[in-house]
Amino acid sequence: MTIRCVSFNPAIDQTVTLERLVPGEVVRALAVRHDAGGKGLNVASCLADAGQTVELHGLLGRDNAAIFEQLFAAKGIADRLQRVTGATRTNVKLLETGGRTTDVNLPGFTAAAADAEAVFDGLAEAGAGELVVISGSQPAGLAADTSARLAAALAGRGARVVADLSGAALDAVLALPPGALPHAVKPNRAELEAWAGRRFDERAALVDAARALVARGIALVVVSLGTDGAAFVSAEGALQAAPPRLATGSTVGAGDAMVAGIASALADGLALDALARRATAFAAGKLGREGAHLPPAAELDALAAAVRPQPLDVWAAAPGSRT
Ligand SMILES: O=P(O)(O)OC[C@H]1O[C@](O)(CO)[C@@H](O)[C@@H]1O
Repeated sequence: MTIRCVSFNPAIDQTVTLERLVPGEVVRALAVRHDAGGKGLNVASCLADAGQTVELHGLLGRDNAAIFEQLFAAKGIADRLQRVTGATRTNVKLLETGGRTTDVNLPGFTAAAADAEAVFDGLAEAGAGELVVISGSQPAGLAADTSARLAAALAGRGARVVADLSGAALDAVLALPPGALPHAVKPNRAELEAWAGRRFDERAALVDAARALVARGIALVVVSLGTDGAAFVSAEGALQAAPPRLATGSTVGAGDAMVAGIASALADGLALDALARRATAFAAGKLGREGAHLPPAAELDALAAAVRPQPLDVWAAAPGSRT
């Protein structure tokens, strides 16, 4: 099966490594690197590493497309991105040697409604049962509900949408009527709190919010929890799983790797426990790697075998209620 990924707002991730970030002072960087990035692109990149046939849809600025095109050629990702006038944004990741990352995401090209329509048209062939992953922010110029409208159109044709959105785009997709909702969503805790309009001071509150979304008609709700891994909730059950070991280095793109693991597991029809293992293994496999790349299959399989999912209610009842 071909998995289609959508990235309305890709990015060149400029990772600047420095000893310590001191606001207001001159800081000399130790290293700098540039990676083609952005959420939908990172998902496609990880899926390609895992051997999946993948197409990338969305938008790309004409002025600095080369770094992206090199990645697509190297990984065999089918490039279905609409070219738009201007440059794709650069997102600065300030990575301190202690492991902390500060993200400064810059604006890039401005898109027109017609650009989004061209993306919709490019996805017209995605039909019943097919998987489409819609991730990341939208560029200036697009209506806040663009991703939600695309998700609804795809769901209307029976495609399974996996949505990793935040802010107004997440609000719009979660406000869709039951038949138009995505098959799966993967907010992180802060994104789910922003949508709910309150902090989840107790783990149980987060679990209730995830279960409520499943009750509304989303088949799979995954809430990423940083070092606590993620909560996986579906009609089949509710689990929490964390990486077997935590690597140091940039965490940028670990959530995207998890989304790739979810999509890959859905493509293979895995049950919830195996899906949680694979998604967690993909995220753990990406950690410690520069850019959105996964280790070889044998390492991913070993990581998945070492993941120990536990009932979500056990995690929710454990002390240290806020992760
Ligand atoms: O689309 P957003 O939400 O601005 O996020 C983009 C950033 O997120 C990442 O995809 C990591 O999740 C980076 O590669 C990119 O810079």
